[in-house]
Amino acid sequence: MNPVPLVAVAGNPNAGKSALFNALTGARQKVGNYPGVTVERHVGRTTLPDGAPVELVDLPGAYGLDPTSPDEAVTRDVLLGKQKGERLPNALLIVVDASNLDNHLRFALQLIDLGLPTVVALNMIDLAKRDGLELDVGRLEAELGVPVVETVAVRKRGLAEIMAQLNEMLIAPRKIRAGEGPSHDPLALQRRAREIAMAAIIRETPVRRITHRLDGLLLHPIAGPIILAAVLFLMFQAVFSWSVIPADALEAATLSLGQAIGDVLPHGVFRSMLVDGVFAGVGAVIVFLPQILILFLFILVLESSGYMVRAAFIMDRLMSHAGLSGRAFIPLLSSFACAVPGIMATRTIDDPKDRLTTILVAPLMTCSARLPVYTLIIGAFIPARSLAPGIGLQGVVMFGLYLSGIFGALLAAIVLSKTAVKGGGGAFMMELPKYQLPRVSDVAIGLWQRAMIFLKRAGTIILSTTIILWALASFPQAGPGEKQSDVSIAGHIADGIHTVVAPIGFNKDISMALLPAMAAREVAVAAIGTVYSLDAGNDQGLQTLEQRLSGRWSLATALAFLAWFVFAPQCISTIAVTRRETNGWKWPIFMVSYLFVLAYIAAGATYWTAVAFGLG
Ligand SMILES: Nc1nc2c(ncn2[C@@H]2O[C@H](COP(=O)(O)OP(=O)(O)OP(=O)(O)O)[C@@H](O)[C@H]2O)c(=O)[nH]1
Ligand SMILES: [Mg+2]
Repeated sequence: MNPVPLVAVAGNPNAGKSALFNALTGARQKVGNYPGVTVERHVGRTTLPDGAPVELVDLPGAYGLDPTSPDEAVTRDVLLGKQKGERLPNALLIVVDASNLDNHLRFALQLIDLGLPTVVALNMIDLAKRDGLELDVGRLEAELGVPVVETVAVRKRGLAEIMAQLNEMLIAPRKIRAGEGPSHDPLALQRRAREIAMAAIIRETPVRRITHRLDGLLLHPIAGPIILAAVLFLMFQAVFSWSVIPADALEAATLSLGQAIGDVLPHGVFRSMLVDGVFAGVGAVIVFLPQILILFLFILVLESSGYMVRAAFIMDRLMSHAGLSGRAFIPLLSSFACAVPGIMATRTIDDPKDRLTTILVAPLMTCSARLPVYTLIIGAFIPARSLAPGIGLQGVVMFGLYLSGIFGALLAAIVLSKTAVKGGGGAFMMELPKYQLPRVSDVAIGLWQRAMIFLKRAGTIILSTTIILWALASFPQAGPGEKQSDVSIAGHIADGIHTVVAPIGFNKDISMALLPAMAAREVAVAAIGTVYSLDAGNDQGLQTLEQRLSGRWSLATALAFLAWFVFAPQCISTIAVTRRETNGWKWPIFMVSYLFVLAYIAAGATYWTAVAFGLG
């Protein structure tokens, strides 16, 4: 006797699969208005219109045939007949959300290409109609090559027609459609899904139409990446050009406040600590608040407008070539703020190897702590020349530094996934949210939080490290004719470090800044500020750190210092969080070593290239 035919109910999360399954079989599977309600397969029985029994299996929702989580793996295994003790389904019932066609058709297209007899349930048609969306079912059938039935699972509408279609398929001799099998290219699937969705839409509301038009452009395989690059480019231009007025004002204010306090206090240790440590050191970091806020203004607006997820989509292909999972995008993106939350966000990556690779390359994304270092050096050494209307040289250099970090991370990921961390990989799919105008209050709250995080760092870790450095750099005190930075304890430590970094063009000032900058990268700026202030004594008057720097370093040294900061793992918190997330010292030690080696090579190569071009 033939076994009872099996029909698999599959589709994206939250499409209404369980609701339809319940309606068809009389079962009571849990339904809920969020993705991921069903996490196991469930089997139910019903009878076909001709009276023969049929079995339905309700599957967990998935975004594609390349599973990114265990429940999606169940779905794939059942559909490909790989599930133990389970036969290959005889037919598929694909459930799609009618008002979310272009997202849901991606997976549907993959499913149809499996070649099994298939019916598509165009579900939630009630909600689509309510929203003013009208679909051409005939056109959809023609494009997909399988029957399409409008359903409202919760009102039990369309059920009879679904059963009739299934009946016809199951009694006819099973025809396997020829095809080259399901596509695994998310961008190609997305494009095809959008084309079909657009063709099937007869009428829709303006908001839906705008979203479609925008996606057609922003996710375009060629225009999309160009637009993404342009957006990022603009972001770094803005960091420099928009910050001029507030940054200058803040700088003038800290300088004159430090000067005023220095004037009223009697000479001595306490005055030096305030003037040289707190004002020249921590003050030098705080003046970068405007730049940091401008950077986050862009990130917050891009996130809340719905563009960030699209950016993830564009980057996914690039990242999968580098052996990274698309899910790595969000952790890597958060690493632009700080690698610590970025590394914690890797918990959403299921594959342990993908996750490890992502953790190991996260410190290469340019975190906001590097911004003060970059801005200071660029401001001091790169002329504020305009390359073209609206395009400044300083912004271009900054963009280049960020790009170096990104490409460094991709390269490191390629090498790691072929050597130290073999394996991993796999495409990802996710729901594309609606475009919306960012809410001013959301952005304001986000900016306020970033400002507080930055000021808190300045008031705690940067302040304390700077004061320790100030103490080490102040004693013993220099006699007449001696330079403070030569005789102090910090000076002697710096001499030791200098022997190691002299070959890559670093001077003694940099050597002195490297060690305290392990606490937080910005401390490099604070340390240089303090050391110069101590050396200058009282005779130089009001001078910004930028002015002090540009007279003392060669351009080659400055560029080498920038290259160093692109790669160097100068951050204890990152090392600590890596230890915690990888449960041991092996990977953090590996990470620190490879990054220091990279930093050394990059700085050295930069220095010697610059010297060869006569910039020494
Ligand atoms: N208005 C309307 N709501 C529906 C329809 N079908 C399902 N729903 C609702 O949509 C939500 C999701 O339904 P589920 O059946 O849980 O979705 P699912 O596809 O099984 O989701 P996962 O198990 O997470 O993959 C529930 O709140 C349902 O009540 C429909 O045709 N019309
Ligand atoms: Mg379900």
